Amino acid sequence: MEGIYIRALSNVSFLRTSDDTFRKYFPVRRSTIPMEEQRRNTGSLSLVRAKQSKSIYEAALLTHETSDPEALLKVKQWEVEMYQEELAKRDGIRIRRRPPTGPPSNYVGPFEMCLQNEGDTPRNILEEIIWTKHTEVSQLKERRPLHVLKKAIENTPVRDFVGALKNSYLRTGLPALIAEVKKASPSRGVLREDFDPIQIAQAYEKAGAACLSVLTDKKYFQGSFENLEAIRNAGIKCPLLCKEFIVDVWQIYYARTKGADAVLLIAAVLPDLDISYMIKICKMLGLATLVEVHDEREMDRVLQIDGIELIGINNRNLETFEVDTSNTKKLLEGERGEIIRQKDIIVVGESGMFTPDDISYVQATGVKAMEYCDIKCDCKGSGRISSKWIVSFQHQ
Ligand SMILES: O=C(O)c1ccccc1NCC(=O)[C@H](O)[C@H](O)COP(=O)(O)O
Repeated sequence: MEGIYIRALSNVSFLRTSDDTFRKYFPVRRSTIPMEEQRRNTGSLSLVRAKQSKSIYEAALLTHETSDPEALLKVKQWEVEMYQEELAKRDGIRIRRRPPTGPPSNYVGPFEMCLQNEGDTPRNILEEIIWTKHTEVSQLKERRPLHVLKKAIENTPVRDFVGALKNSYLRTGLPALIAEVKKASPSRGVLREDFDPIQIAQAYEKAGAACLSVLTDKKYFQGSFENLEAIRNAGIKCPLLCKEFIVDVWQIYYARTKGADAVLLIAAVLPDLDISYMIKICKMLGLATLVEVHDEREMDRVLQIDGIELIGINNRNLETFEVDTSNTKKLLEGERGEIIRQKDIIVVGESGMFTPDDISYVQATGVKAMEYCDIKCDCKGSGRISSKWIVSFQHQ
């Protein structure tokens, strides 16, 4: 057999099936070390796995017979992904970036019996979305490399997302509205069949929205980057948040090429190191970041990261889809609220705010902006949004 081989090292014998890239460049020969011996050396299967992560790459570099820079870059990427998993564990992140998989199907090795299919079902909807996103992004990246995106955004302007929220809050004394352009969601199904993103965006702007949030995920929210781009090119003045599930810096550049002024970073998905790094990239590109948290643990992690300007508190439990606005209150009480005030961070309320009472409730907890999607957004006639409280919001 031709190609590059990973030789049988004591702790190298298995590759994740999902990692097609790695296998493409490094076809694997089976380990000659019996399973029992590996168990004895390492003490447990998870340890076996952890040790393998690093050493497969090291072995690859030690034993490869190529000078192909592309192959080496792919190995490097693979290594970064493995470290991401370790970092995520350290930060207490339960969402896995991709399914844990067993050995390749054509590989007859000692590991297949015990590691294959271990936990290959997503634990919740967010994990499922992230797994899908991981595959989508790997394919998109191949078609539009980063250097092409960088070229496309040279000298293109961005709008001040944070400034727009602050101004609106100061002007109205009410939480600034980030109005969602969203056709569907896993929790609410299809919100509007005759969905016209530009008309909806215009209606929101007329009704007094400070910023817009445009869903770009296709599979779960029926959104698209085309919608984002179309809204940007339709003369809308409100700054735009690209509402996407970001797992890779490439997506940030892509969002910027499509007209985003801000992006969402989800703490339940991204380790602290990724969040810090992505915030820096965003600053460099002129983009704002909305960092979303669900619970105290995520809030505490995010509060020790430098450069955070906006924190979104999501009141939706992604396991049950239930919303509970008291989550916002809980996360803003005591010392956490104090740190947020000291750092002048704007808190954005997300999910579960449907009535004026909901707004008053979250505002009293310290929220200065909120995300809202009006399912009955009536933009055919008056260009006003049907929910009475939003219309009254416009006239405050
Ligand atoms: O809303 C969902 O069903 C959902 C499921 C999985 C991941 C994220 C999800 N929502 C993303 C959002 O941020 C919501 O669009 C946003 O919180 C507004 O929610 P709502 O006003 O309750 O529609």
